[in-house]
Amino acid sequence: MKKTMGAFDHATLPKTGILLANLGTPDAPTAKALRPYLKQFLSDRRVVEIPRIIWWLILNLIILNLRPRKSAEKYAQIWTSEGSPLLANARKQTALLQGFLSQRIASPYAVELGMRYGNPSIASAIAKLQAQNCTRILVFPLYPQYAASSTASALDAVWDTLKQTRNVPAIRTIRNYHDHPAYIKALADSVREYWSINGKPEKLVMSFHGVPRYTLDKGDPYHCECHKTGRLLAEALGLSKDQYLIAFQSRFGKAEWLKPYLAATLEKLGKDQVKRVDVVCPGFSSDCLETLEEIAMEGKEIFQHNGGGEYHYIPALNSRESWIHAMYDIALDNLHGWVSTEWDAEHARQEGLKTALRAQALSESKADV
Ligand SMILES: C=CC1=C(C)c2cc3[nH]c(cc4nc(cc5[nH]c(cc1n2)c(C)c5CCC(=O)O)C(CCC(=O)O)=C4C)c(C)c3C=C
Ligand SMILES: [Fe+2]
Ligand SMILES: [Fe+2]
Repeated sequence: MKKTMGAFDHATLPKTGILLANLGTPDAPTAKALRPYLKQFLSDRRVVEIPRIIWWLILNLIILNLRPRKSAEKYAQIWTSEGSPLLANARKQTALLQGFLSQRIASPYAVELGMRYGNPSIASAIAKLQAQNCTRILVFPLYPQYAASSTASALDAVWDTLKQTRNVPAIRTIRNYHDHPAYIKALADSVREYWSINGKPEKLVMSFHGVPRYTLDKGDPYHCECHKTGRLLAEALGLSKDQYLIAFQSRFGKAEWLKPYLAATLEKLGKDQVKRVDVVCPGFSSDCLETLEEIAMEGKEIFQHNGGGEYHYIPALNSRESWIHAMYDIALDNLHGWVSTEWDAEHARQEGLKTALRAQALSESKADV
C-alpha cells in the first residue's frame, strides 16, 4: 500500500520544524498573475467579513475586473531581478535563520517558508517539513502584531492542511511578538543606524497596515498591539510624545478602517510645513508593495504635494542581523522541551535514541502484526 506524506517510519529520528508563514505575493507583476492571487486573498473570510452573497458579487463583478490591472502597475514599479521583494526577503530570512540555528541548536531541525496566498503555499511547506520527518512544527507567522486577518488566517491554512494528513505533527503557534525585547531592539537599531547616516527628522511616523474598524470593536487586539510596539520603539529611541506619530495605511473598500489614516496624517504634516518626516513600518518584517510603493512613493507625493519638506522611508527589518537574531530568540522562547542548545547532552541523547530505535525496529519486525 502506498504510504502518505509524513507516514510513520520506525527507523528515522524525529525532527523539529519551523514554519515561517507570511502573506504571499503574486507570481508576476501582471494582471494575469494578480487575478488568482487577489481572488484567493479576498475570498478569505478572515479578510473580508461581509455577507458572502453580497461580497461574491462585488468581488467577481467589480473588484476582480478592475483591481488586477491597477495593482499589477504598482507591483511592476517595485519588482526586482529576484522577483517580488516580499518573497525574496522572506526566502533570505528563511535561509539566514536556518544558518543561525545551525550554530545554536544541537537537536535536528528544519526551517521552511509558506505563504498564506500564492506560492510557495503553507501546504507545500508543511509537506516539505513532513518529508524531513518533522514530527513537531512551530508555526512562526511573520506578523509581530496579531490580527485575525493575518495571523489567524495563516493558522487556518495550517489546520486546513493538517485535516488532510494522517500522521499529524505536534503543533505550536506563535501568537504575537509585538513587545518582544529582541524585536523592539532590532527595530530601534535599524532606525538609529538610518539616522546615524542620514540625520534625524522633525517627526517620525510609525505606519502599520490598517484593518477595518469593526475588527477592533469585535475584540481583535491588533490596534492595541500596534500602539504598544509604537510606544516601546519610541521609548527605545528616547523620543518624546511630540516627536512621533502612529498611523494606519492601506485602507481597502468603503468601510471605516483604523485611524488616523496615514494619507491624512501626511497631508496634515505637509500643510503644517514640517521640514522633514521619516516613516518606518514596524509591522512589516519585509519590504513589500505596501512599504515600497505605498509608503516610499505615494506617501512622499502626498507629503510634499501638501507643502512638506524632506521625506524618508526607513527600510523594513528584512535580513538585518539583529532581526535574524530576534527571530531566533522568539523561536527559542517557543521551543522549550523540543530542542536543546547543549551540544554534548544532545549528542548523547541522539546516539541513545538511534540505538533504541534500531533495537525497537528489529524486535517489531520479528513480531506478528
Ligand atoms: C500586518 C499585516 C497585514 C494585515 C493585517 C493585512 C490586512 C488586510 N489586507 C487587505 C488587503 C490587501 N493587502 C494587500 C497587500 C498586502 N497586505 C499585507 C499585510 C497585511 N494585510 C502585505 C505584506 C501586503 C503586500 C503583499 C506583497 O505582495 O508585497 C493587497 C494586495 C495588493 C493590492 O492589490 O493592493 C490587498 C488587496 C485587507 C482587506 C486586510 C484586512 C481586512
Ligand atoms: Fe494587506
Ligand atoms: Fe496598499
